[in-house]
Amino acid sequence: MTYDPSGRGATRSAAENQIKAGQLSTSGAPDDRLLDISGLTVDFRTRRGISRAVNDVALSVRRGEILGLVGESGSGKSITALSVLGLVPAPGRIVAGQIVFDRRNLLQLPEAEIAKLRGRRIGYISQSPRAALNPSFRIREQMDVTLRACAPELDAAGRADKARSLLEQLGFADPERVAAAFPHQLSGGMCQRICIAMALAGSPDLLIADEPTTALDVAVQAQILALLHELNRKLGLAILIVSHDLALIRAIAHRIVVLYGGEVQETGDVGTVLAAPRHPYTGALLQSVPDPDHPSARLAFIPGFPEPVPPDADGCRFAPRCGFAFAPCLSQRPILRLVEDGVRARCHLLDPGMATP
Ligand SMILES: Nc1ncnc2c1ncn2[C@@H]1O[C@H](COP(=O)(O)OP(=O)(O)OP(=O)(O)O)[C@@H](O)[C@H]1O
Repeated sequence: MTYDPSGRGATRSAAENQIKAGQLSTSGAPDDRLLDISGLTVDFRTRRGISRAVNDVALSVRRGEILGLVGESGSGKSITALSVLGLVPAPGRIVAGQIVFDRRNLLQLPEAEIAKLRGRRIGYISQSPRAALNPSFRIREQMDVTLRACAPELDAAGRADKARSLLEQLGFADPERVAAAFPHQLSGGMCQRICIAMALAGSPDLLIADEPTTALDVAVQAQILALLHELNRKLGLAILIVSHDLALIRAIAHRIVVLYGGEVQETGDVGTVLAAPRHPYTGALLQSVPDPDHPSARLAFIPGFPEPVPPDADGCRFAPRCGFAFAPCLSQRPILRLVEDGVRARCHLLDPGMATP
């Protein structure tokens, strides 16, 4: 595919149309936003100075939708997700922005309040289910600890019932056997399903899934994705899914946010964005994954590597690696402009007032 900033040249692929079928309509009404991040900026103080991991990020997750956050390694996906959970690792620090969850700015809440929201209203699963589980305790004991925190109203018998029903909900035919097992007696996919069960223990409104299938083999990856999709459909669970894998995001998400250099480069309905990417970075990412409609087509790669970004960097973050860059790209930061119905992209090529080469 060639890059077409007009967005008119490409048609939606058959696969993307299939993906669209049966998905929720994302009306975009402002009050259906469950999570609304704006101006989020996160710095890391390192020996080589301050590096900006996340710069002025704005995104929202609507009730009942799956939002895919995609980008190469180091683009700021995990730090954005961890910011929502109040878990940015030291020496990282949120230096600006708002994270509004269900109308409350999390950045103004005391730590104890955020800890209460974590697990109860916002569930989290990571890319390493084995590391998330304690190898020394049976699943039953670990689920009990989670339920004590997330559902303090339940007594011991109630917690055991709830654990059993969560395991059944996650597709375990024999929940008693699984509950009695240690993590090492279970497969990676089973461990991830248990982590999802634990993340659902407090009946959260939002699930944050950070690379949930990276550590799993391909068949199990599909199983976990199908499970997340079903939880979204049946429970109306909103999901913020983080992945470097555009094919995965295309398969599951309703809307997409493409991050590069800690900044949102393009965002919109997943089918619209991927059918006709407006930002050269989205186009390049798309060319580096297999096209389900043309599986034998040659894959491209993006030359170079993302560089650490100082806080006062000018210009477009992607310019040093962009085949379409021209002079202003190196000196002026493009704005995230509305380019068509619900699609925004941050690129000087889309600025009608900018003299292109
Ligand atoms: N502990 C740390 N110390 C210093 N800088 C960090 C640290 N953690 C993250 N960063 C910075 O934040 C940037 C974004 O990291 P982040 O983990 O969010 O990337 P990512 O897109 O999730 O990539 P990956 O998929 O590899 O985790 C990194 O490029 C790095 O510059």
